[in-house]
Parts: sequence; C-alpha cells; structure tokens
Amino acid sequence: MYPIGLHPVLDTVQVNLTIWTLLYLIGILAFLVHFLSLWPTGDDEAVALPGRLPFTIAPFFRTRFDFINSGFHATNERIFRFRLLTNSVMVVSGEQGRKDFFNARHLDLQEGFRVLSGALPFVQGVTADLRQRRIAQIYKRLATVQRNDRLTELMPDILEDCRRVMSSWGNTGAIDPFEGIYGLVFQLSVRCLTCAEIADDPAVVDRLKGLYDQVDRGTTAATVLFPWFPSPAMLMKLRATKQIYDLVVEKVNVRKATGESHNDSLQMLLDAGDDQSMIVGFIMGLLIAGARSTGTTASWLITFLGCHPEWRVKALREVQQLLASSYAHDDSDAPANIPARLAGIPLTAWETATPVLDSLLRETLRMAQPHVAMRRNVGPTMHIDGKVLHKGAFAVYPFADVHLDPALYPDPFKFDPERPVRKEDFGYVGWGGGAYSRFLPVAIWREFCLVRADRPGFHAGRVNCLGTRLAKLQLKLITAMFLFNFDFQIVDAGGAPADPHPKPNWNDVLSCRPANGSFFLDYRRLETSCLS
Ligand code: HEM
Repeated sequence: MYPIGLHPVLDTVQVNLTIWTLLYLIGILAFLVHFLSLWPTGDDEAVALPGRLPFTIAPFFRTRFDFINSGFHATNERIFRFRLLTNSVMVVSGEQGRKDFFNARHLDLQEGFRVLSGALPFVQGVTADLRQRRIAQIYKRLATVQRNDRLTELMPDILEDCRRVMSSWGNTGAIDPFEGIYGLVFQLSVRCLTCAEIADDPAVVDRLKGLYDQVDRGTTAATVLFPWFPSPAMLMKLRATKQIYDLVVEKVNVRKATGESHNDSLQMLLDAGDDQSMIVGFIMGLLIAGARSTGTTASWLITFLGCHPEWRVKALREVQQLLASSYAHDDSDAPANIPARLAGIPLTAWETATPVLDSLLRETLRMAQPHVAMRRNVGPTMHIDGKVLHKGAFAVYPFADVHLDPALYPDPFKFDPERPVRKEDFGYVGWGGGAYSRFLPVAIWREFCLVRADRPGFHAGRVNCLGTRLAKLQLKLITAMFLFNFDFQIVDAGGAPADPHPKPNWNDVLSCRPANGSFFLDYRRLETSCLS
C-alpha cells in the first residue's frame, strides 16, 4: 500500500475518466459561471470586478500583475473583489488597506496559499492539512537551522558548494541567470535544509530540481481550482510530487538503516525524535519555499550588479574590508583560498557590518519580488479600509502596491540602492509585513507564535519570513564569491551590453523573469579566481 495515496488516485482517474465525466464537469462549470456572477450587495461591500467568471480566472493565474492593475483601473477603487469560482477574493491596495491587511488577527496565510496558489507540492498529512502544532514544529526546527552555531557551521559548506558549481561553468561563458544562479541556489538550499546524501550527489540534486520544475509546470489555473480533476497537468504534478516524496523517504530510510551520523538538517530532525511525516514535510516544503525566493533574489541581485559596475566595485570593497578586519595583515595562519577566507569572517560581521550588501538586497527585493500575499479570513466578518470581508472569504495584497508606488519610490523601476529607507508602517515589506521583531527580540516573537500554536487559526496575524537569516547569509556569500571570481556584465541576446537593462516582469509570479533568452550573464574568470 502506498502511504500517501497517490497510486490509488492515478489508477482511479485512468479508469474512470469518461466522456460523461467531462460533460458533467462542463455542466457544473456552466452553472458556476452563470450563478456565481451574482454578488451580495451592501454599502460596505467592495466593488465587484465587471465581467464574467472565465475572464477573471485565467488572468489571475497567467498575468496576475496586469490583471490586478486593470481591476483597479476598471473599478477606480483602492479595493475591489472578484470571484475564483466559489471563492470571493478581495484585492487590497493603499496605505489604510495594507495596514488593515497586515494587522488583521484572523487572516490566515496557510489557508490563503493553499486555496489560491497551489504552488507547493501538496501531500495529504505531509505538506497539506497539517495540524497547527505540526506547522509550529516545522518552524521551530527551521529556527534551529538558523541558530548562530548552525549557520556558522554551514558557511564553509555553502562556500564550497559555490566554488564547485561556479567551477563547472568554465573560464568564460554566458548563462541565463534564472537557470545558472537558480541552480546554484537550489544546491545551497539542499545543502542547508536536507541531507548530505542528496547534497553531495549533483545528479540527485539535478533530478530533484527537475521534479520541482514539473510541479511548477503542473500548477495551472485548472489544477489549483479543480485539484480533483485528472487533467494532464494535474497528473504530471501528482507524479512529480510522488517522486519527490519517494526520493526523500528513501534517503531518510537509508540514514536510519545505516545509523550513520552527519552534521546536517536531517540529522537534526532525527536527533530531535521527529517522526517520518514531520521530517519529509520539513524537507519537501521548506526546500522549495526557500529555493524559489532565494533563487529569484539571487538571480536578480547578480543581474542588477551585472548592469551597474559602480555597485560591483562598492560591494567588492565592502567584502575586502570585512576580510581585512577579520585577519591581521601578517596572519600566517590565514587560509590561502578565497572560500576558506570568506568562511573565516564571523557570522556577526556578515550580518551587521555589510551596509552595501544590505542596501543591494533591499533594493533587489523591492524591484523584483512579484509576491502577492494571500490570506483567508478564518475569524468573524471584518473590514479592510472600510470594506467588508466575510468569514471564509479571501483577501490578497500585491507587493507591487507599495514597492512600485512612485510616491514612495520615485521612478520605481530604477535600481537605486541609495534610496532613503521608508520609515512608515509597511512602507517596505520585502521580508513580510510582520513587525513584532521590531519591538521584541525575534526569539520571544517566535515563542509567542508557538504558544498560540494550539489554537485554531494561530497562523493568522502578522507574518515575517522565517527563513530570513539563512536567505540573507546565502545571498551575501554567493555575491562575495561572484565578485571575487568573475568579471561579469549583462548582455542582450546578441551579446552586446544590455541597453536598456532587463526589467523585472511582475506577471511572472515565481521569478519576475522577462521573456526567455532576452538577456544573459556574460562572465570571465578573474586571474585571481579560486575556481578550478
Ligand atoms: C530572498 C529570500 C526570501 C524572501 C524574499 C522571502 C520572503 C518572504 C515573505 C515576503 C514572506 C511573507 C509572505 C506573506 O506575507 O504572504 C515569507 C514568509 C515565509 N518564508 Fe520566506 N523568503 C525568503 C526565503 C526563505 C527561506 C530560505 C525560507 C526557509 C528555508 C523561508 C521560509 C518562510 C516561511 C516558513 C514563511 C511563512 C512564515 C509564517 O507562516 O509565519 N523563506 N517569506
């Protein structure tokens, strides 16, 4: 018997998919299109988007940025609502709207993403339908991965992975950053969040990455809205999810059977006594959540640096200063090679003494993070900027509303890390809209979340990224390795320096990626490079 029930699902759909099933489904769809276009009315109801259902569904998934903007234009309101089949979705913008959205106590992230996004591989009881206590436990383990001692131990491994992957690129070449740099970040995420058996085997890492890509391709409007319908995309997604599950379970079982001990996340989970589904849920869910966001940010960060030589110089100078302050001038014990020297810079220095890298990261996230926060109201009826959000309804907040607002960030598509930092509440939400950590030490804030874990809907309320420390460290180490090893620039499809510079495409909800092949990262190894 297969533990997560995928085999039975695949068998059943192959036998039962008949023309009658299809006609039946078309009938249901026609019913929904006709009747669900009728909205409740009331003074405090948000304006409904004009138009019939199918015309809102496809654009929400395919061209979300344009769809949301056209909704604001069509309604001429700060808040509007539309339907995704039976679900009512409110789209929020404006200062009051984002305050109400991020401060609301009963808006639940998990439910919002599960129903509206479907971008994570869902396995019943492993990455979906997790009890709140289980989610809290996963987050607690993620906090362990990011403790000072663990992050310090990870630094040499991260840098060695960078060295190995960058060496494989050869002396000169041109790569698509969304392939090459994303591939590097995937390797680092595997290193930090899974186990040595996977991270040390490039072929397995490649296979895993390919399977997650298939899950992405299988995430379409149809598979999100009709997860029970056996479309080809859904079958592909199911198969890929099952293969990821099998691969992870196999590695966990091998570790258990051999009794070998490694200094990695799997060992940390086993030593903590976590059960199989907790371990697999941690690995399957966090691996891709971390790799996608960090991969997008790394790809854009290096792209922006490739367009702006003055920032390359400033960033390199900063890392050189870090090195100079970490090793005495005549330190004969200082390691000779670059990765080992970078690994010797204390974690606190990477975290607190890199204002240039910090401003580069901040500006990259502002310009190229196409996130739309998704929530479901799991509490009583509430209001956002005066508009009613009923119990069970959804609300979404596009980060573009604040990060591309010319009133807050003039000329928003200009890469300018020297922009003044916005001080107002939610004037910048690159790492989420949670603000507890500003007032409380992060540890206390986390405890607060964990204590609430027993109660239904604990996951509602302000949300901060819980992988920030790990992500920032990875991004800074990748950038340092790039600057020490390559001379690089961004070129167009013909190989000429890109003019204009690539512009983030906010309609691509995963990575803000412009059309394939429109630009490349052209690189040449420096003579001082440590790559082999
Ligand atoms: C550059 C990289 C990253 C960026 C920009 C980023 C950004 C964010 C943002 C904006 C949110 C809030 C989403 C919302 O309000 O809808 C979030 C949540 C979250 N992130 Fe990240 N993230 C990154 C990397 C990571 C990594 C590496 C991990 C873990 C390995 C991670 C784990 C999480 C988790 C677990 C949450 C949900 C927190 C909660 O439910 O309270 N993130 N992230």
